[in-house]
Amino acid sequence: MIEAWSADDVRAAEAALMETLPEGELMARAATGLAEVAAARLQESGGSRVVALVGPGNNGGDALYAAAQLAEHGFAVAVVRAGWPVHEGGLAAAREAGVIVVGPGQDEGEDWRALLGEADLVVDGVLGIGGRPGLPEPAQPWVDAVPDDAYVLAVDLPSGQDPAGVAAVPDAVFADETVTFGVVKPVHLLPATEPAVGRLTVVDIGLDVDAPAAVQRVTRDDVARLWPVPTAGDDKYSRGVLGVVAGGEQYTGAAILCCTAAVCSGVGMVRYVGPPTPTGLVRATVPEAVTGEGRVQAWVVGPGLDAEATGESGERQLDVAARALASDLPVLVDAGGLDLVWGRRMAPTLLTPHAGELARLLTRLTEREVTRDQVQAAPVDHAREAADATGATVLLKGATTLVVPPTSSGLAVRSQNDAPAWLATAGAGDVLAGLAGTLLAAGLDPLDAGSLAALVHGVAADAANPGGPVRALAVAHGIPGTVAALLAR
Ligand SMILES: NC(=O)C1=CN([C@@H]2O[C@H](COP(=O)(O)OP(=O)(O)OC[C@H]3O[C@@H](n4cnc5c(N)ncnc54)[C@H](O)[C@@H]3O)[C@@H](O)[C@H]2O)[C@@H](O)CC1
Ligand SMILES: [K+]
Repeated sequence: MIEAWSADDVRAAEAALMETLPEGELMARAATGLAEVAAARLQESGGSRVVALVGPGNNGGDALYAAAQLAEHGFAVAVVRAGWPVHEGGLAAAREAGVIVVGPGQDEGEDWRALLGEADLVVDGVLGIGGRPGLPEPAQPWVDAVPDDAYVLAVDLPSGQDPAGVAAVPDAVFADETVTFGVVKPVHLLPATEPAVGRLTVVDIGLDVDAPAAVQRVTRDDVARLWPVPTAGDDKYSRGVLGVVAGGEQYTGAAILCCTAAVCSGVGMVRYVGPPTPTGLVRATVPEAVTGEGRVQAWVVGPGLDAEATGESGERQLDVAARALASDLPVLVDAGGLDLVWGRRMAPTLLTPHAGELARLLTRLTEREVTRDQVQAAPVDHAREAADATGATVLLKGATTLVVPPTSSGLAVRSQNDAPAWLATAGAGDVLAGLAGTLLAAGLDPLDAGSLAALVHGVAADAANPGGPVRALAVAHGIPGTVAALLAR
């Protein structure tokens, strides 16, 4: 599991660690780690010219000390600063090492724009975890002038991005690599900001954070610990029976994809409930599935479901969906099923909307117009609002998938970015529902079920056709081999 801690918790841990260390030791460790990464990248690319953009806080201090070390190693190093005071010790060390310092009242005559235009590597030390979202005004032209072929190495986080990872800032720094210190922070993992981070390198500075993580990411190495592996004493009932209320006379494919994914994920048994056409198709294509109601351990309600279906069979299906939602069993609610969610469920519940569906759900639940764009600009906040309004865990699908439990649970947000962009294809959500539903039926809680399913779904998509297009059915068929490979790690 990769874990990230909030800026406040990191600061508290840093303060405690600093008490035990000589003055300046922690920053020296950070700067040394940063300079080592910068030197390695320059050696890899054959570059020699470095420009460090230096802000007013300790993030700028890290950049200044690293600039000094790089100059001592023989690289040509310049520092660009604005009128703000900069870290004094760092500035003195940089000057001592022969770094050119450009900015108001500094070596006049040197042109920051010309230096930056020639840079092989740019160290972004404008703002770190003390930054508010958005770049300070003098730094915006610097960032805009960074040449496309320069390697941008961000100190701790790409400056101007939200350290909490909540808000997206499109004109802040987008780095090729970010060197962070001690521990990962939410900015590095959450969807609004992760695209700006680039490659993430963590430098050990001896920091231990004794607080619950704010964000977690399940990795391939966690699968063996979390996946419900059957034992000799298990039978199909003890492994978990999943009821699937999906598909309609219109959307028949969703029923097939969801049931296929469930049987490919190792469910004990699937009981499918739907109108005659999808029922016939499920019988024909998923012979393992049983059709009709019966005892189940969890439900999937909604893939391809028409929440306004009329006619006897449609109404009967909606009646089963309503009873599933009213039951005390775990339920995964997807797509059309989201239109049936009104109040809070007390039993474990996983809602799996994409941004548009979440906007619609929030508009209905809060009687306030919420748009898809608003959800995409602040995904964690909106998923959290839906989780708090319903008591459910909300899995928000996207390039990075968020799994957000209600605030009252005290649990960390999960953020998974395991899927290739090819997975943005019709039917992929139906497969995810069958996969996550299987995990709920096996007894996993919604947070583990959602994040583990997102991971396996992404890995299966990539394995099905590495680097190329993939259809949803191929993802479902790839699940058995993917799970086996992950369990064998
Ligand atoms: N605290 C520690 O012990 C350590 C901190 N380190 C570094 O210190 C950084 C945090 O340093 P600071 O707390 O000084 O914070 P920052 O260096 O992130 O900058 C904070 C300063 O910028 C100003 N500011 C913030 N957002 C702004 C905005 N949008 N526009 C204009 N001005 C803005 C603030 O008022 C403050 O003066 C970390 O990210 C890391 O790089 C490392 O040296 C490791 C040790
Ligand atoms: K930075």
